[in-house]
Amino acid sequence: MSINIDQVSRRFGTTTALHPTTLSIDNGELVGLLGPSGSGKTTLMRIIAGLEQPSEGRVLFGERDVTRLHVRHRRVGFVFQHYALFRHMSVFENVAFGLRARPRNERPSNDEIKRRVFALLERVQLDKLASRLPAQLSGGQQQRVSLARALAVEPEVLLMDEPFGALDAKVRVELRRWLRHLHAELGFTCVFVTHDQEEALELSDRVVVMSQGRIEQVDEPTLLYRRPINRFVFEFLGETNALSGEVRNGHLALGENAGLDLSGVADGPVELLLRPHEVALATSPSAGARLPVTVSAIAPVGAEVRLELEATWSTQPWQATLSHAEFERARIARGTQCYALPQQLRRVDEASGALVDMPLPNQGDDRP
Ligand SMILES: Nc1ncnc2c1ncn2[C@@H]1O[C@H](COP(=O)(O)OP(=O)(O)OP(=O)(O)O)[C@@H](O)[C@H]1O
Repeated sequence: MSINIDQVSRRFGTTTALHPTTLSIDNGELVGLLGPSGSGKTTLMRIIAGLEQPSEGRVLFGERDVTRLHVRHRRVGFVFQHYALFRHMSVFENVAFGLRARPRNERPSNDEIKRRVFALLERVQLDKLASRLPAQLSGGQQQRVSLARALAVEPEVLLMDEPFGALDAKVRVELRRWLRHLHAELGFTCVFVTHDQEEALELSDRVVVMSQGRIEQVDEPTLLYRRPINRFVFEFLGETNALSGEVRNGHLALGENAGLDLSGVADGPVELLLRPHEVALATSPSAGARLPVTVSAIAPVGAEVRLELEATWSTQPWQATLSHAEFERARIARGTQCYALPQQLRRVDEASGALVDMPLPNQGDDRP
């Protein structure tokens, strides 16, 4: 079922939780609503659910205008952060609940209910635990039961509010992978809320980034990460290194012994952003970039080594990430003094806040 949000807004007294917002979600799409606390994600999801009425605008499921339709008649399934399973019912009965609660003329036979519930429990790999009570399951298993219960009534749209928020990091990662597979198999339309960037980027077909009641950007995860449209999205999606100062005659002077050539950039204030993996380290400056740094911390994290770099030209330390092989080759230790070489630069356009790709400073032949 496709979903069309058409100029939907929501005010609570004098607070605008959601400014007029338009968003189309395709049939079978898995869409993550991502943003900091108070950005309007939950409000938008509750409006899709029918738990909240918009102040203005329309919500369409397919061609059908559901704006004034009660939540009970919208055919949406819910999964919440705290698995609200019925404690006194077995896993089987929890999943069967929605089917048994249907009016008599729509209710499947007992045999049919059993067949459907077991088919779903197999999908969520819990068929062997059908007779257990929720308290006899792990948090991750309980959340899988919640999902099976939500899917049992064959909702047109599945809505999930921080579905894995209460689980520990390792279980979250497992459940994400599992949910992606399940979604690929069953193809339900799904909207979920999260404030966890990694979760949004890993799970979603498209991510909706929100801030202060507005949509900032909607894109596929890889595009979103590579081409954030403004400073907010860039900073929200990952670690950020920033560099700012005044450009004069194509050069950004950063104190006595540091600077960057920015030929073609007009005189005036400039603000540049780059990611930790876009910083290379060298034993000498390049022709166009002289950014001396001192390595102040080293942390191996998974496949990469994260370095913290202190510099006289930046109030915040910079971050750089190297592969383990690069790290070995560079012979870096805490206290090592070297030079940061930007491999990619984006400028924040002062007027619009948009990010503009910049040509790199001349790296010259003296680059080691
Ligand atoms: N029922 C309400 N009454 C008054 N203000 C509300 C109500 N619901 C939400 N708000 C306000 O609307 C804004 C958006 O809230 P919303 O819950 O949608 O944000 P969120 O992005 O989901 O945040 P969180 O991640 O903390 O849940 C906030 O400023 C919030 O205080």
